[in-house]
Amino acid sequence: MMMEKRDDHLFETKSAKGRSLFHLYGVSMFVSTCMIFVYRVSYFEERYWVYWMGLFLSEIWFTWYFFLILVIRWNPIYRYTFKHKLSLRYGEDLPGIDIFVCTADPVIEPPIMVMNTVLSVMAYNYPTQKLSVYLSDDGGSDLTFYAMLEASKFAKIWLPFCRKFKVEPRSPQTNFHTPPLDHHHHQWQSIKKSYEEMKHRIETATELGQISEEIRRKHKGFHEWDSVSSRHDHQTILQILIDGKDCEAVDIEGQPLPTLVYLAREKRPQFHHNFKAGAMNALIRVSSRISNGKIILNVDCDMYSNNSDAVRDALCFFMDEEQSHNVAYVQYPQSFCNPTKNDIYSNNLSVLQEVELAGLDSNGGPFSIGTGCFHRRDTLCGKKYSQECNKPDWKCCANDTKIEESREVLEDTCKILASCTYEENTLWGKEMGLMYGCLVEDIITGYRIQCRGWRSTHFNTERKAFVGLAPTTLLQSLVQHKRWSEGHLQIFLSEYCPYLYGRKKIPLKLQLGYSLYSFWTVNCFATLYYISVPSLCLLRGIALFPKISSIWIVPFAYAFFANRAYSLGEFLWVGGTIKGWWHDQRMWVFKRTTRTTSYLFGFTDNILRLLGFSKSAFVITAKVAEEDVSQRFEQEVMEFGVSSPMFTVLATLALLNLFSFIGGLKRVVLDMQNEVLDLFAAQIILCGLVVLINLPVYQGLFFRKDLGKMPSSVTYRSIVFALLACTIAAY
Ligand SMILES: O=c1ccn([C@@H]2O[C@H](COP(=O)(O)OP(=O)(O)O[C@H]3O[C@H](CO)[C@@H](O)[C@H](O)[C@H]3O)[C@@H](O)[C@H]2O)c(=O)[nH]1
Ligand SMILES: [Mn+2]
Repeated sequence: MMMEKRDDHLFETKSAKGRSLFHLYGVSMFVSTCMIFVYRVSYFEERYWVYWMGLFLSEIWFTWYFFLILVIRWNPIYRYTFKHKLSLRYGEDLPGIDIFVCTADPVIEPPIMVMNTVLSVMAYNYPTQKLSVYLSDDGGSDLTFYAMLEASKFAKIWLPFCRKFKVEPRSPQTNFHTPPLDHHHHQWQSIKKSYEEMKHRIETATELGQISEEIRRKHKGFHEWDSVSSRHDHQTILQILIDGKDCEAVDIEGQPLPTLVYLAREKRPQFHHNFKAGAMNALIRVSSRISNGKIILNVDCDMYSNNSDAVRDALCFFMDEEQSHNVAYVQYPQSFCNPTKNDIYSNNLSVLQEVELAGLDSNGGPFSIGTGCFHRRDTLCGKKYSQECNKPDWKCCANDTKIEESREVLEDTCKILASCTYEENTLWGKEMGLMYGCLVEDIITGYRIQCRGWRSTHFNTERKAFVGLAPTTLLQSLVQHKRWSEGHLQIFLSEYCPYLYGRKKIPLKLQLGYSLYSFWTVNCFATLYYISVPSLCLLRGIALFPKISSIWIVPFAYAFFANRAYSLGEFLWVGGTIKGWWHDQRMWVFKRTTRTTSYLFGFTDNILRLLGFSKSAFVITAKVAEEDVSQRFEQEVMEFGVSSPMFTVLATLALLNLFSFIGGLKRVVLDMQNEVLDLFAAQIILCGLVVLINLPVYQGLFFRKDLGKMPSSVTYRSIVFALLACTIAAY
């Protein structure tokens, strides 16, 4: 009986293997850190108590942080779906899916890219009458609208082609990159040709920056732009480009097309638009009127669907009779197609996504990280979990509202839902939809859903479900990370702090998991201390670590090297390279040390924000780069180029360590009794490693001639700062 039941499931869960080895490693790390504490207390150097206390506090901090890392990794789980059973059981009786694609700027998010994303999700292997795709354009651009119009036409040949030959991936641009298998070569050629022509039309318009009269005449929708004064000040623009209920909306084979809607919500200077969260909430309301799909999928405009079965896979988690009752959202990892082999800016985040999210899954459910997340509509709108009403009627038709309105009337009624004033005095942004006021709107929204009693699921497939673009310069990478870590800190400092608000609502393990990311920021102080003070003390001749001949060096060495070895192993396990790991270590240092600059500003920012004086801003990540910039990116040459306080900090620290390292070596050479080496070996090694990891910074400062080198203003400033610090330290 039991066996039979299990056979029925639409998905299964497996624990990761080899956990006992990991647990052993965890315990051994704890033993060694305890010994470090014993050493710090019993050999406390009173003369230099300031330096010692600092190090001691940093070490305590690292241990706490390591504990959180252990909690997250204790028992990762992995999910497997049986989607053939889904088809067997439900046939075509599947819920409606509303797919939300967000874009915000036609310049940094080119319309052609947005169009590819939209086409890739329109082409899901799913009953087309039950698919609706909504594009939210915060850029309010007729260029993007034009691209959607073209997409609605191209879909008529693209969808049948995908269906017939089961092509993957279904983003035309990527698909046409690789030559096809023989059997559909001819058709491929002809479709590719029409794609290229369309691409040319869109790109010409984009370059011109405006839509020609000839095109404008083709669709009434362009008239909406007659009254648009700027992207920050316009009425709601809403056009149903394909109405799935219209029986004339069919592809060249006569099959129905998915609904396609273009929306630019109303923007007025006096109303705050709440960035992506605001866009998503407008979409939730508009879509509820048009298609009202029970499942909502969000994708960023740069994340095309790479696996046409992703919807069916996700449904396995929502539609299992026994295990699905409390699943609110299913999160796929975000994969990226542009990082180079050794991922110089460590953008892949594979460890975070494949190890940590899987670990969080067993602790109560992974975060919602925005793009690639399938939500149950009602949980996204604030529904609480309860035992009784936990079995939704999935079989019920998708468009159960069945509004018999003409397209025009429907468009007009929906416009009100996307107006600036609609949300006034409502719970939108507070209890309903995505939450406002947080830089990581997706994380806090998912967290609030979990606090209402729901859980979530992490799911990863061999063939990546979503593939997007990662930042291509150092500064962008750092700025993106800044947004994320500030967002996480914001949650921690807000009334929703996981330790307080989350108590009794989510498991302790999950509270700790959330806090790990909030502490990214606090980490920067300990890291900064650890990579600057021991080096300066080396210059001055103050030993802060045990002698290399002493037994006490063992726990230090073990804690450091075992930890790094583990991180290397994990990195390789998720498919990274050794060089990639080295780059990851560098970015780890860079992210943490540059955080301090933003914290000199950012911390005050956060305080001001808490007091209500300033609003946080969402800095959109660029998706296109200049020719020479992308060339250097391909060659894995680090990009500095612009003058930023972040770079000044990086360069100052790099130089400071270089000077200290040289100073330390000088000491060793001048010393006849070999005592210095014994005393300072640990500090010299630490300092040497920092120098090693900073090699690209020295190159950028002194040896490069290209435009991506460190600007001279940064060079001068950092030399002055580093010399100043070293002089103070030495005398
Ligand atoms: O006012 C805005 C700003 C942004 N976006 C869209 O939000 C998405 C994410 O923006 P991006 O600049 O690409 O940020 P990333 O750091 O790459 O995004 C990650 O981090 C965000 C939270 O910080 C999440 O919302 C995303 O899903 C997640 O992929 C893009 O599609 C934008 O078009 C809007 O719709 N309106
Ligand atoms: Mn992005």
